[in-house]
Amino acid sequence: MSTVKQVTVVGVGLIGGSICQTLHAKNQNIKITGFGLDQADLECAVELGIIDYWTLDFEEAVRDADYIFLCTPVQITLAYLEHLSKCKLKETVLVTDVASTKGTIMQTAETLIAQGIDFIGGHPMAGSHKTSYRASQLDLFENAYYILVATAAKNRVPELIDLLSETHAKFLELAPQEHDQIVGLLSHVPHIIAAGLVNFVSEESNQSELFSLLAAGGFRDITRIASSDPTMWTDILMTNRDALLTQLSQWQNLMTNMQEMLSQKQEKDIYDYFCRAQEIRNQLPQHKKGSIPNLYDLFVSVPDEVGVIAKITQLLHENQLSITNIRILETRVEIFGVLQLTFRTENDREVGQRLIEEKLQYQTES
Ligand SMILES: NC(=O)c1ccc[n+]([C@@H]2O[C@H](COP(=O)([O-])OP(=O)(O)OC[C@H]3O[C@@H](n4cnc5c(N)ncnc54)[C@H](O)[C@@H]3O)[C@@H](O)[C@H]2O)c1
Ligand SMILES: O=C(O)C(=O)C[C@]1(C(=O)O)C=C[C@@H](O)C=C1
Repeated sequence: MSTVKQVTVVGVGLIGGSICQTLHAKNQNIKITGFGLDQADLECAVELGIIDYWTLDFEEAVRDADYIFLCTPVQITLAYLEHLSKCKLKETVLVTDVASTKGTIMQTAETLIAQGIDFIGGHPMAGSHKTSYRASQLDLFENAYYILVATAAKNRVPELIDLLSETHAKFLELAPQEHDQIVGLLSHVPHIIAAGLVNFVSEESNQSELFSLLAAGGFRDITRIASSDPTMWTDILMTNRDALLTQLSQWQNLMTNMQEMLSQKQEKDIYDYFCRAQEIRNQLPQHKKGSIPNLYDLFVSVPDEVGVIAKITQLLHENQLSITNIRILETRVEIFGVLQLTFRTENDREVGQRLIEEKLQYQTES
C-alpha cells in the first residue's frame, strides 16, 4: 500500500482547482488541503470533491505538506514565498507555483532555496478569462505546455512531472528570463492590446448603443481575453516590467510604420503586412491548447433560428461523438452565424464534419 501524500494548495481558484482535480485523478492516496481567505468557498470546494480539507491558517496548511502549490495572483505568491521561509516545513517538501511570470518568483524563492527547501517554478500555459474553482476543469491543461523553471532542485523535476501527469500537459524547462520574454510576447502583450482595444473602441464610439450592437465577429474574437481578471493582470504586468517595456516600444514602432504606410498610400506594403501575418497564423499547429487555444475546432455556419444547436448536438450524440466545447462566435438576426465546436480528437472532428455537412447541409470549416 502506498503512503498518503499531503498536498497543500494555496489559492483554490481556476488554476489551483484544476490542479487539485488532476491530482485526485492521479492517485486516491493524495490528500489535498486548500488554504484561502474565504471559508464558504473552501467548504464548497470540499463538497465538490476538489479538495479534501480546508484551513484559514497558513502555517497549519503548510506544516505537514509533502508538496505545496502556490496558486494565487503573482504578487500574493511573492508574499507567500517570503512567508514560507519563516514557516516550519517538512524537510522533504517540494514547493512549486503557477504564476504567469517567473523572474521575480525565482528571485524571491532564493531565500527559501538557500534554507535547503526545494522549489521549482511552474507555469501551465493554459487557462481562461474566468476565475474561481467553479470554472476549474480536469482537462484544462490537456495538450498545453506546462513550463517548469528549476534553478535548483533539478533532481526533483521528474517527480513533479510525474505528480502532474494527469494534466496531460507537455512539460518544457526554461530559464526565468527566457520564460518572461517569450510569455511576454505571446500572452502579456496580447492581453494589454486586447484590453486597450476595448477601451479605445468604447471611448471612440462615445459609449454609443451601436458599440454593443455591432461589436461582433473579429472584435469579439480578438477581445475575449479582455474579460480576464484585472488583479491577475496588474500583478503580471508589475512583475514582467523589463520585458514588457521593450516589447511595447517595438509594438509602438510597428503601429507607427502602419500609420506611415497608410499616410503614404503604400498599398503593396500594407498588403504584405496582412499577407505575412496570414501565412504565419495559418502555419500554427491546429491542435494545441494554450496561447492560441483551438484544439480540434470545427466552425459551422448556421442560420440564426431556434433549434439549430439542438439539431447538431443530437446528431453528434447519436453518432457517439463528444465535444469538449461549443461557442457561438457570431449571432446576427436572421442571417448566418458561426458555431465553434471543439472535439477531443482529429478523427472525431473529421467524422463530425462529414455528418454535419451531409445530414444537415451546413457549411463547415476546420
Ligand atoms: N487564468 C489563467 O489563464 C492562468 C493561466 C496560468 C497561470 N495563471 C496564474 O495562476 C494564478 C492564479 O490565477 P487563477 O486564474 O487561478 O485566479 P483565480 O482568481 O481563479 O484564483 C486565485 C485564488 O487565489 C485566492 N486568493 C487571492 N488572494 C489570496 C490570498 N491573499 N491568500 C489566499 N488566497 C488568495 C482567491 O480567492 C482564488 O481562490 C495567477 O498567478 C496567474 O498568473 C493563470
Ligand atoms: O485563454 C486565456 O484566456 C488565457 O488568457 C490563457 C493564458 C494565455 O495568455 O495564453 C493567460 C495567462 C496565463 O499565464 C496563461 C495562459
